[in-house]
Amino acid sequence: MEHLLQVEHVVRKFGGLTAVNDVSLHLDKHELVALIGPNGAGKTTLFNLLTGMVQVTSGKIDLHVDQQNYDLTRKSAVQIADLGLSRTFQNIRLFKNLTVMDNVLTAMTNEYKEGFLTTVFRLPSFYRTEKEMRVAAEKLLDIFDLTANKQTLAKNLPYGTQRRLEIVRALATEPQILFLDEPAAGMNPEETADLTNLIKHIQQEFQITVLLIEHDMSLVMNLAERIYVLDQGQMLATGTPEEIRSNPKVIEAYLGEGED
Ligand SMILES: Nc1ncnc2c1ncn2[C@@H]1O[C@H](COP(=O)(O)OP(=O)(O)OP(=O)(O)O)[C@@H](O)[C@H]1O
Repeated sequence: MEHLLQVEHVVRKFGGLTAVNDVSLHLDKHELVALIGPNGAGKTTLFNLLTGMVQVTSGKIDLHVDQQNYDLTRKSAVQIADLGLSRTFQNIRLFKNLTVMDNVLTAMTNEYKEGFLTTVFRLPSFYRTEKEMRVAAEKLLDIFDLTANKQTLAKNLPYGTQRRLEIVRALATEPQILFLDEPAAGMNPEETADLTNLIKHIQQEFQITVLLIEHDMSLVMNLAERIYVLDQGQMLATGTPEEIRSNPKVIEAYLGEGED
């Protein structure tokens, strides 16, 4: 079976530094997969490669949808976003002086698209009017418990809430694959637990594929179906949370002694 996303022997060099070194991985439809590794392992660079923000030095990235194959290494970030790959960033990128609602509306497209918002919420198959876009935005804000904040300027939201809004913006593009770069960074344990449930919920409700980078091991172990471990640009291990937890190479390189 062809994978939804297939990454083969990808290399990215920055001058003399090989940030991503011969990395292969795949994502299947509706999977929830984590990418972990120590600081500087190459995780964000890999996300940048997958979303077209950085070009590969060598290797291949293919997307298979609707019996079609798309070579992503030849596509721009905008083309890749149009193919349904959406992401959040380690450093929050919101329109700080726009309201929560306007942040979501600006992420939506009013082009013809039968995405999950239209199917799950039984909305029209494309948004002909701003009113229809607002209805879809309101449903998303409701799921993320942001309804009370919809007229709040993004800059006035608490940090954890800004992170949730970032995910709503990424979802508003109705992606097939959602890349989350450290979604729980800076959150307290309670916010992290809520976020864990939320990510699981949206992945199931919208039937999307999620790849997330995360340092919070409770979130990773509770959420991921499979885990990839990067170390110094190379793929160190891959497996289920149980397999990764007990992998001696991973324990040595990353988890460290004392990790339960
Ligand atoms: N644009 C760039 N130019 C030069 N070096 C870069 C660039 N982007 C990343 N690097 C280097 O590539 C390596 C991998 O960095 P990357 O940010 O991908 O790691 P990471 O696993 O995401 O780390 P962290 O967990 O700290 O975010 C680092 O040594 C980094 O300094």
